[in-house]
Amino acid sequence: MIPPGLLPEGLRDRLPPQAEAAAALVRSLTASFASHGYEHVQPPMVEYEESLGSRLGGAARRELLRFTDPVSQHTLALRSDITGQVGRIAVTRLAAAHRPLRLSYAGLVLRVRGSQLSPERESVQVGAELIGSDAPAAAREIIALAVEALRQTGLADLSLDITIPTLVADLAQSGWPLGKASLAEVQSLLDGKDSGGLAALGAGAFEPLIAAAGPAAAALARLFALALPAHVRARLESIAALIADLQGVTVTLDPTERHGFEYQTWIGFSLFGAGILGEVGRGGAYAITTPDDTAEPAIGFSLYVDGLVDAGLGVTDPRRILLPLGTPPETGADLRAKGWSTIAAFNDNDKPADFRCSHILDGVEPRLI
Ligand SMILES: N[C@@H](Cc1c[nH]c[nH+]1)C(=O)O
Repeated sequence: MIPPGLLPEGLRDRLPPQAEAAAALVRSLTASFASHGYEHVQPPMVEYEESLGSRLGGAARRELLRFTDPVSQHTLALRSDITGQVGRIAVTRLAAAHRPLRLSYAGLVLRVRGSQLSPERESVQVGAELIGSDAPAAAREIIALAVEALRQTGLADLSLDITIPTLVADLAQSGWPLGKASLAEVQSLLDGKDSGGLAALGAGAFEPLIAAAGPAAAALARLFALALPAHVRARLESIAALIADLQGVTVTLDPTERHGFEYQTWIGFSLFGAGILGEVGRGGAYAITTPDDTAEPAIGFSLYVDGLVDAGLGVTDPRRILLPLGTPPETGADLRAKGWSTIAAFNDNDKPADFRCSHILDGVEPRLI
């Protein structure tokens, strides 16, 4: 017998005040997005596995919880990420909408396994996607929006880690010698920062990329010193310009980091902040496959609300007031209009503390307890 309060591993109930903080954070973040013209969409929790899976990168796809729909007998999956769903909406129902299209979303996602850093399997994602362009101006808008929205929640010490997921492939394509190694081998040697391994296989040309990681200005300077094809140089220049715009954010660059950026293209980024162990958000440029098999460029990000809640953000100080038995309804309405949360007593001996009230209505005036 499963004890009544027990939940499966990695799942939890949020209670007050954390559940309220989570709701307040979702409101604050979506309001920031709306103020920049991002309109809300609400995809369903569950979709056909085939269609959902095809729009997700490696890790998110492996993390899908799949099951057979007893009604249609189709394999369905619970979403592990919302970005792919927004992409699907953009190229189907909103295919005719003017570009760039600015969409936002908020909702629960579920993955089969938690990670070491965060054992939770269910989490709340809130995000914004700019569809129809992944040009430097789009990247600038999206990153500035993520930073502004996070700042509005009160998150301090923001830092941004930028990566260029397609860099190694682009360089190989432009003629940087892979030696005896395959592209995948070079990428995994770079993941392991294995200079010796690269040299041994004749792919030493890629070795300077290992040292070009760290604080962004120095890392970019190292990259600019290399023989880069013009389009890669242009991207690096747009990253440099974008960083120059960001005030008060610590920016680092790891040009070859790909882990977790399986579907992002020329730029990917993670966001971090004070008091949060893992990343607080992640985003980047990507391509959405359209029904006629062409690709539409997009760029966006998702923020992970649970980390913000765990860092103590979003907690408002609700002014809770106990209304003694017999308080006229208009008095309650008046107080609520002034921002109070009113709690109606059901008994004469109800005490403010029993309901976490800081005040009690004394005649017509709130009285501090
Ligand atoms: N949804 C992605 C991040 C992303 C949003 N848009 C583009 N990339 C994630 O959580 O990893």
